[in-house]
Amino acid sequence: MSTMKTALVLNGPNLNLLGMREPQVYGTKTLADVEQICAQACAAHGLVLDFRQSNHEGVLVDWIHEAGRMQAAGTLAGVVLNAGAYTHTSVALHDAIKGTGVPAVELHISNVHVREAFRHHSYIAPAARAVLCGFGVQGYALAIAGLLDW
Ligand SMILES: O=C1C[C@@](O)(C(=O)O)C[C@@H](O)[C@@H]1O
Repeated sequence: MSTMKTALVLNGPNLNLLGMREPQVYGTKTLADVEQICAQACAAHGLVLDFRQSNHEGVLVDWIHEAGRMQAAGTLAGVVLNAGAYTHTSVALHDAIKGTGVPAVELHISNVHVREAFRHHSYIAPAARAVLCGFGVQGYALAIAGLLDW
């Protein structure tokens, strides 16, 4: 019997505010709603969901290291990472993805390329296997579906 693999969905700073935070940009769905969307996508694709959020960069680094151990154990389908603002600042997250070799999707709810110039650069993208942005919270389901072929 083959073990079901895990989709590790990591959310960074301020994503706990989803629903009330700039709804014209991010919509009115809450992070709990996003977790539901992810749970449905994982159930449909035979994956186990591990869904987390932290406002702390080092915690996100630790979780990517944990993903590396899951990968070594053969239990990781992939990481879906919405690093929030750390996308645009964090060499540490870049290094964590590179250092562990985990397959990761960089995900954004909004289309960061039509927004402020400081959101156009990503430290995550060169370390990620795929990048997805602008599909709203449904992007999480698309990203999870994308893990299947990895
Ligand atoms: O916190 C966020 C959310 C975001 O990652 C998104 O999902 O669209 C885009 C980032 O620029 C921003 O800092």
